[in-house]
Amino acid sequence: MTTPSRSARPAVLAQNQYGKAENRVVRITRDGATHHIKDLNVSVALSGDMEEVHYSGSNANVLPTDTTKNTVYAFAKEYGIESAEQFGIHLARHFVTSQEPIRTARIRIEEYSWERIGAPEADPSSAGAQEGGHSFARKGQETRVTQITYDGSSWEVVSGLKDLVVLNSTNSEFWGYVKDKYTTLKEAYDRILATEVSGRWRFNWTDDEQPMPDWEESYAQVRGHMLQAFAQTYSLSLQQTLYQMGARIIENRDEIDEVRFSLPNKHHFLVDLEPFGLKNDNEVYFAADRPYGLIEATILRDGCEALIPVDLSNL
Ligand SMILES: O=c1[nH]c(=O)c2[nH]c(=O)[nH]c2[nH]1
Repeated sequence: MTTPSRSARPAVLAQNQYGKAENRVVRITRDGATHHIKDLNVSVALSGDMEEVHYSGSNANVLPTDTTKNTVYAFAKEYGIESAEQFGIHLARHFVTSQEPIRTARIRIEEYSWERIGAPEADPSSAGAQEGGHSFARKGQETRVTQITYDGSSWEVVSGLKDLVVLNSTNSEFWGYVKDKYTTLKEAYDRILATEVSGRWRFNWTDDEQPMPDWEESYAQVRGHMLQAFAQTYSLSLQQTLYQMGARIIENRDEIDEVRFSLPNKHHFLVDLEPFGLKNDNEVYFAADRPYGLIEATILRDGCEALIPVDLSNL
């Protein structure tokens, strides 16, 4: 069977592009104990002489989308990420100048901003103000929540937050766990620990006779203690970090008797750059969105009753 000439086609190929979308790359740059983070979502779209792959299936002009993904990670290591613009320009120029059939490269980048969680200070509510270290909170994400229940005589106030993403770029290990015939996870002695905090805390203010807490001050303080516990805990598991975050609140805030956390373990996998002759010295990570570990627990003031629902989405 002969391929029909182009003019004989009743259906002709119009605009087309291809590439790998949403490459989640996290680049850590270590300046002694002070780490810097760049967190991007990079989408590559290439176009050019791509008629044949569509008409006949010949891949002769096709740089695999998998290669475009690898290029994103390799460039993150080799050239670093100074800015999203600089990184995108570098990638686009590379694809167009190194591959004859590729005429246009469109690189779209979303950048997620992070701010530092401060070192220990007298006032934990100002966590974030102080520079330094390896602990970060993602900007502009958090939602504050509260639930008030009143039956005419007693009050229950449960407050909290959700969507607060935090990350430690060191001081996290995970090893010594159970291994069965399905276990493939490698023990980690220096990993990224990241989670999106969903937390609720229950106040022991229950009747109008008691002095009412200062809700604004309480929120700021609880948030500060929680973030500082996250930043300061040398973590052997997310479970241990969770307990520390809850315990710090119970120990420091007399108005709170119960804290519950739901913490997804937002996995960051080191990218294997060996095939490109590059050493990945804990610098370039693939930020996976699913599946994720989900670590949940309640921390109670000793002797108190657990009243916050197990499933925080019901609150
Ligand atoms: O902090 C962790 N806790 C786990 O229970 C767990 N399980 C796993 O695969 N990775 C991790 N990390």
